[in-house]
Amino acid sequence: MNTPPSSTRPPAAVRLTQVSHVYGARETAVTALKDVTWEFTPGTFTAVMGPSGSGKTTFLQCAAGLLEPTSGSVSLGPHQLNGMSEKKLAILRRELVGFVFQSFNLIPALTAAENIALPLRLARRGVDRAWTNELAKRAGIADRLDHRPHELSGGQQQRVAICRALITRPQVLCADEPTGALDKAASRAVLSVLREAVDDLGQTVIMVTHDPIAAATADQVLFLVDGRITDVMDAPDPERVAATVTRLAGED
Ligand SMILES: Nc1ncnc2c1ncn2[C@@H]1O[C@H](COP(=O)(O)OP(=O)(O)OP(=O)(O)O)[C@@H](O)[C@H]1O
Repeated sequence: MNTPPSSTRPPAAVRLTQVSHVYGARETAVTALKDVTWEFTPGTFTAVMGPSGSGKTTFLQCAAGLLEPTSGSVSLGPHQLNGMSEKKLAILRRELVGFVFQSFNLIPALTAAENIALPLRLARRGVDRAWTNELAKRAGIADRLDHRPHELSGGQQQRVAICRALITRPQVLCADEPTGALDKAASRAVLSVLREAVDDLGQTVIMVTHDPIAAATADQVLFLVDGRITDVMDAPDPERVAATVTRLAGED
């Protein structure tokens, strides 16, 4: 198959070009990302792995427009983020990016349905009950919509958080260790919701994880070491991922 010229190809869901990020200055400066270039194809699931401190969260936050790189550029779909005002960036993020964190970050006083609808309310958009129900059904929490977070298991709370992240139909869903606080069975359920978001809804997912089994749910795994992408694995399986993690930890 011929690759169409770049001008006619659909834009990447997210593109990072020669992105570097330095925290602090002078003697306390830490270079967390070093000249990273990567393109996330729409409708794909990418896992990001690497030793502790290798820059995974920094990479994810730059890709999500949460953190402005020290140098290089980031675009979300056709939107170039460099030089954008904080106000415009906040609106763009709200519309184009969904977030899921290790700690579920649900509002305790709101029901699951109200938590899921929150991004629409914040954007002053109407609550889309049909889409809420559809997402909840897919996530296996349709019968929990009237429950508050403390009445739900950790895995159910994370699935509510994923529905909340998807409610605005974002360009990209960024997940930072979404299964980090969950046991095996709950992790599996959360990962299958993310997988189906890609396969059935065409969602683009970027997920930071330490877990080779979680990473193997993705289409592709990026390995970061010391702020650089050193390895890329397509069609990952847990054994190969674990072997690469072990090798990179030895080299680090
Ligand atoms: N706000 C900050 N200020 C200063 N240094 C930071 C800050 N955030 C991260 N760093 C440093 O940047 C480097 C990359 O951090 P980052 O959190 O991106 O790594 P990570 O691979 O996600 O780590 P982990 O797996 O431990 O969560 C580390 O050396 C870290 O100490």
